Amino acid sequence: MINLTAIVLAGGKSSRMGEDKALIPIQGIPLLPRICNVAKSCTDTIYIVTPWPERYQHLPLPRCEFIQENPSDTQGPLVGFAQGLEKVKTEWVLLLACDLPNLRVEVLQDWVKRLDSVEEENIAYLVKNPQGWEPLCGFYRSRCLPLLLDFINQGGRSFQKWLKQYPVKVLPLSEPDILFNCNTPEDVQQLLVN
Ligand SMILES: Nc1nc2c(ncn2[C@@H]2O[C@H](COP(=O)(O)OP(=O)(O)OP(=O)(O)O)[C@@H](O)[C@H]2O)c(=O)[nH]1
Ligand SMILES: [Mg+2]
Repeated sequence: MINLTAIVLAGGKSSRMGEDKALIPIQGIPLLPRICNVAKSCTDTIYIVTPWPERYQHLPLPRCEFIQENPSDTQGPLVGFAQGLEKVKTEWVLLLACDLPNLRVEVLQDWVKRLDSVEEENIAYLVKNPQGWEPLCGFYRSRCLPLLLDFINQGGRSFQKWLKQYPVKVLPLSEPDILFNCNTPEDVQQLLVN
């Protein structure tokens, strides 16, 4: 296996969903174990960053280790990522949101094969869309941690603003559907219909 660790973020407020997204079943499997199962195909080490690990204790999450954030002081995905990154010992990190029901093993494995071609100067390898980078389904070099901590310590909380400062390589995406983001009850409904 390539030198890669996965970090899965499961600490959002799910305010649009109205209930914890990580626990919503899609075809019988809740979103959190679904995404961890896909990540498992390319790494032996998966960190789940969350303020409430007890909520997920009953789920089948092999090879996953919880990293607990302070429940009374969550500060969004960028800070959650930094907390996970502090534990990482591999050269590359795959960062994943928990709400990506369409990400497939074959796609992920194809991306991982391409990591060797990412020039050294790039701190990340991410899909780009017209609005900016897709920060929560892509790869980062673990050496970006000090850059990330500097940005956070200066009050930064935006992935887009942080990434603007550094070279990032574009990860090609053949089917945009892969990154479908399940944020609302309507999104869940749409998955059931299709
Ligand atoms: N660990 C951690 N994960 C977070 C935090 N904020 C968001 N996330 C995760 O980041 C991913 C993308 O977040 P969103 O889709 O915006 O989810 P959300 O914030 O739960 O949802 P809304 O409240 O509806 O915006 C999801 O996997 C969230 O669980 C945080 O403070 N800590
Ligand atoms: Mg989302």
